[in-house]
Amino acid sequence: MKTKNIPEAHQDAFKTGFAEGFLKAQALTQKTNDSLRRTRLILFVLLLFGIYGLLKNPFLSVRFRTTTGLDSAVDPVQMKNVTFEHVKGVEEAKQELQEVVEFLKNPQKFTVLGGKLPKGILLVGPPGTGKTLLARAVAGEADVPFYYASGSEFDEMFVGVGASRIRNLFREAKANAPCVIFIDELDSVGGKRIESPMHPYSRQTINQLLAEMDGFKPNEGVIIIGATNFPEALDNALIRPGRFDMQVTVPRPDVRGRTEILKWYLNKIKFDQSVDPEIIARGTVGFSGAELENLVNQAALKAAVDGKEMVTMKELEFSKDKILMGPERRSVEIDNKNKTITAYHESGHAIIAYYTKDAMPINKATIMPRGPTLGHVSLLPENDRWNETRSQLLAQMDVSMGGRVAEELIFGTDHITTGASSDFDNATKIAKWMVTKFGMSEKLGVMTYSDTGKLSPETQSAIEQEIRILLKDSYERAKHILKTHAKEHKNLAEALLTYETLDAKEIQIVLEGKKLELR
Ligand SMILES: Nc1ncnc2c1ncn2[C@@H]1O[C@H](COP(=O)(O)OP(=O)(O)OP(=O)(O)O)[C@@H](O)[C@H]1O
Repeated sequence: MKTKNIPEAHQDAFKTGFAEGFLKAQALTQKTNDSLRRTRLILFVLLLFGIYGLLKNPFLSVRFRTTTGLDSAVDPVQMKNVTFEHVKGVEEAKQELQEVVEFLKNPQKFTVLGGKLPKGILLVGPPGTGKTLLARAVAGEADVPFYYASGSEFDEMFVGVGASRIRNLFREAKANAPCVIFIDELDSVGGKRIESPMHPYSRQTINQLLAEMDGFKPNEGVIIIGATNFPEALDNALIRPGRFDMQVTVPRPDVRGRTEILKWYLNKIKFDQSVDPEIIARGTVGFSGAELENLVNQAALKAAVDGKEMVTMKELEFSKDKILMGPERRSVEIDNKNKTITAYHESGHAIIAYYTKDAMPINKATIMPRGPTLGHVSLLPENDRWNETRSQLLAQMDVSMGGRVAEELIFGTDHITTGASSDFDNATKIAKWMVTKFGMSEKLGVMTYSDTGKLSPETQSAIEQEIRILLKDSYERAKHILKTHAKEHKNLAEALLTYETLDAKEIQIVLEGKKLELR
């Protein structure tokens, strides 16, 4: 190093100073690099901990799972606490499933004798009739694990995800056999639908399900129970022998079943001894088990809101009407004139029902607005009617006519209202069926006429004429009864105006000319 402006004598001191300065600077850079490296290492370790934490966190891990779909969780539920005792009113279905329970209890013993059980059982029935409950009861009775999956879980936009979920489910189940796999809404995974942009991989999922079902032996002890409301929508391959080849129907309960279900759920709440579940059962034709459970629950809520200690028939009737017709519209102010018309209209229906031999017995009449109606009369069949006679059908038509006839007789033709339109719908529907479906018209004979639009103009006009005659005769019969019982009609309408709602006994008291006790 040669520095021009520095005297010769100072050259050495300058060199030494420069070298020392250089070495110090080197040491400083080294320190900075070391600390940078340390920081990087700490950050890296923190990152590793972070990723581990994310995977451990259940919420995030579920999210991770659903996005990849390759690791869906399949946790069995032990169902010992649900047994056939908990499922009411579906005796045939329970009997059919009994042998499946025996099989699950001891699969080997069953197959040693050469017995062959179906791998798949299809429970078919309307919503809320207890299909899921039955499947749980099968697992509970046999005390084996229960794997629940809903068909819609397998419906995936991404390739292979639905199929891989099915694979996981079966792998888990096979490892824990004997067990029950339950697939609810089977039609949403195994439906006949054509592949659409919304379900591009549906075929793949069905194929995986079929492969899994074919892939285990009958004595492995895995029973697959599928449930559907639409069996006709299922892919044919699914219902072939060796797959879902046993069908068990789970229908809506009949009157006995409904009584049993109501008793079962009533026993879980406090109810008055005067409650008669059979009366409620008779008035709830078509209700499913789930709807009956809801009815009892709503009655219990109503009793609590009203500050009662027990549920009585009043709350049960109230919740039945609420489910059937919508909530009461107490806030609606109906003027006196309309209230009077409604009272005479509803009493008209009730009088015809009371004095017509083949009409259903009356359960209740009310002028309390509910849903879209201003009042109604409810009738109770003694039993579920599987078949109806000609005179029962005519009686139903006559009861429907009673409302309009009452308006006409009391207020005059100029003051009839629009309130009878659904009554006429009902009467016309019955008359039409009598002529075109039930072979109950002499003129048109014992023949059915399904597509009336395609018939000759003469036949169409003959059908129309017959329907008109049936309706006219019905109107006249109703008129005759209301004229004959004008006094009872008036008494009943006045009682309704005073009390708003009358039950069967109270209606009878009024019609027998006795005085109602003040409530
Ligand atoms: N037959 C029955 N006996 C007792 N309770 C019933 C019955 N049917 C339904 N329930 C009640 O209704 C609830 C719902 O029924 P469940 O889920 O089993 O019906 P589902 O037929 O599987 O309906 P979905 O087709 O809508 O899946 C049950 O958990 C049970 O509380």
